Amino acid sequence: QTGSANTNPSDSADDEYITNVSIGTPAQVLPLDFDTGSSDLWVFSSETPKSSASGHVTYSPSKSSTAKKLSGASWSITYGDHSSSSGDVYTDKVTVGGFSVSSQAVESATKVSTQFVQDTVISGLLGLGFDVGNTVKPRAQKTWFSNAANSLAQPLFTADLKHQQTGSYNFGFIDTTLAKGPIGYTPADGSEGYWGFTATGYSVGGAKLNRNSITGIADTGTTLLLLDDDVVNAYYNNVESAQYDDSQQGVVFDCSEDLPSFSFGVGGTTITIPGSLINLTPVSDGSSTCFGGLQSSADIGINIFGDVALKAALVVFDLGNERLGWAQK
Ligand SMILES: O=C([C@@H]1CCCNC1)N1CCCCC1
Repeated sequence: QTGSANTNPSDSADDEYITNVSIGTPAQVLPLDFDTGSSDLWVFSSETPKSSASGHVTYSPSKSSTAKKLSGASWSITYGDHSSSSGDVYTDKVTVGGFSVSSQAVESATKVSTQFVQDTVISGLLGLGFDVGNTVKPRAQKTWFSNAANSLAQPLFTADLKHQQTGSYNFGFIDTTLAKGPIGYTPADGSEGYWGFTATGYSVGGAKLNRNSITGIADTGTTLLLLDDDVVNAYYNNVESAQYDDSQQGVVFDCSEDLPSFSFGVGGTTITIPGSLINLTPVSDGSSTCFGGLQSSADIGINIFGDVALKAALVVFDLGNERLGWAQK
């Protein structure tokens, strides 16, 4: 068995990617942010304060004949960007891309932080990280993919995120036609709940890869490519107008600049992010100053290969072999 779901950028900056998920009986369709950097499936619901839920599609367990309250269970999560949410837990049927898990923990939000209140294009997150990262207490719950894995043709999924176009999350199979190059595999470290891996080196503008390894995570829920300052500086030293903008909390440059590419080695292959993907968006509508898709990870303490990097590749999240595959596209 397999599943295949389309995913779409939420806005002109590809800030996040929206994937529709069916929950309950009859189906309640919610737009969720699939997040390989976390392990909770949580939703805006009939239990979310009305003032917070305004503008969001919500899940009503009372309207689902297959919903069951998970007695005594609660959850609470705080993300790296200091956004947060918490609540109680139901189990219900959850279908993604035509594949159904009959009894999935659906975490209902009774509290959401302002970042989520304001982000009305999504109704929650679907975590695709490792189960160890799930926040439900007293007993951690499995992710949708973990519940699905044993029934899928192969215990893996792929992410094919695109700039301003429809992409896909495929479950149980690899559509190699989505890639231009071979898939390079490297071990994945799931001990922290994320998909951790090590790139063997990097280069700017098509130069030869150096041998400075970069350890980080593959995170579909993070917009940017966040790396160490020495890498960020090595890149922007090639961008004449680049400067750190305190108000923007990042490196900005003239939108007219022809940005160099950024490449990294992984699993014996090389992934090259075209400069065009690193020119993310004007800092404000109509501005000629643009915000960089590559920024510093110094404040976070972990390197994150977010959507800016993922858009350059077909990425295989292979749970069965505890490995990550990367192919140029
Ligand atoms: O909270 C996050 C991210 C936030 C954006 C969405 N993905 C999960 N973490 C990943 C990096 C280390 C800290 C935890």
